Amino acid sequence: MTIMIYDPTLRDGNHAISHSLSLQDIASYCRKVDQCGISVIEVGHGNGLGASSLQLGLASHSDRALLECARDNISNAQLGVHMIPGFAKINDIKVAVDSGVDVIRIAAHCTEADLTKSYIEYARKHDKTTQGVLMMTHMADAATLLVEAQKLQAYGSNSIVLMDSAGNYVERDVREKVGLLVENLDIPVGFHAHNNLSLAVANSLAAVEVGATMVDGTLCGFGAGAGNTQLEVLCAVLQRHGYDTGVDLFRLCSAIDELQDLRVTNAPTIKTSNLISGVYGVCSGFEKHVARAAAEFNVSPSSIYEELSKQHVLAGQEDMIIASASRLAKAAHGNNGEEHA
Ligand SMILES: C[C@H](O)CC(=O)C(=O)O
Repeated sequence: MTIMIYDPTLRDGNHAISHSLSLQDIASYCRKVDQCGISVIEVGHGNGLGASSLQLGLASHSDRALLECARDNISNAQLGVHMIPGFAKINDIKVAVDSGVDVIRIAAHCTEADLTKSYIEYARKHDKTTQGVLMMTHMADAATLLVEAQKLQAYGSNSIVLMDSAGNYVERDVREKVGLLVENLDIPVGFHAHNNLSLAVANSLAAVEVGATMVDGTLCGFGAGAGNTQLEVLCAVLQRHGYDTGVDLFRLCSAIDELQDLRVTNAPTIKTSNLISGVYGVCSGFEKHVARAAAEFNVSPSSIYEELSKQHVLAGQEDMIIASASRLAKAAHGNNGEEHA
């Protein structure tokens, strides 16, 4: 069975370096990794199209510049892009279409698939492979995810991706949730993991074992928070289990060796703050924002994660981080932390 490998290193990894990927990084990465049999290389701001902002972090380059640079340096893999309605508008998808993307991921919080309809329809109308994505899927049970995924299917998605955005899943979650979707949808199902509990590769394998035919992996695991499923390890493990990924593992390893000067080969470690964030189920993309707020308000990152978890904060609600840190500082120090910062 062939498993499609989707590589969001140049998008999810952008979270890890505050969206500072340079055009040179993108060109070097694409030229090398394009030779290795990866199906899709995804590029952009960590939060996708239209997300570069003071609140989420300014990207070093516009969406158009990032995508055109990748397009010029990819000839085998498809070029992918992530978008979240609200951050991105139809006009942002138009930029992606004009820049020559092949695959458009339209992502919503796991109970808000309704928001994606017009965007999925637009992407399909422009003949783009369109993947409906549910984020933060640890926050909904399997039956709810199926209902939301059925909406994405009805709107015209070519496939569905479940994201474990917080790195909160253990294997039984994957088997239950991915398995239910595979059994009940008519389109392929994919899985995107984060490594907070050191389970990203195991969870991705579990997804494939229950029928997922697309898995995400990032080079050296480079991605938000504790990072993602480590691409090269994933390919090796799938190969050992007899799955065909189309990836030339040895070529991919040589590419990594040759890309040592790029920040994307700095494999993330699981810091205690990542572990706590995973256990609390907070979005991985929040890591840098939480670390900054903790320092500014003189409170611990774990207390912020606890607070965000209590408030069921969703991906994209980065504004809640400062508010939570300020509230905690007030409770702990009797002020908003300013005198202690
Ligand atoms: C916006 C998030 O970074 C998307 C993602 O990769 C995830 O939810 O995980």
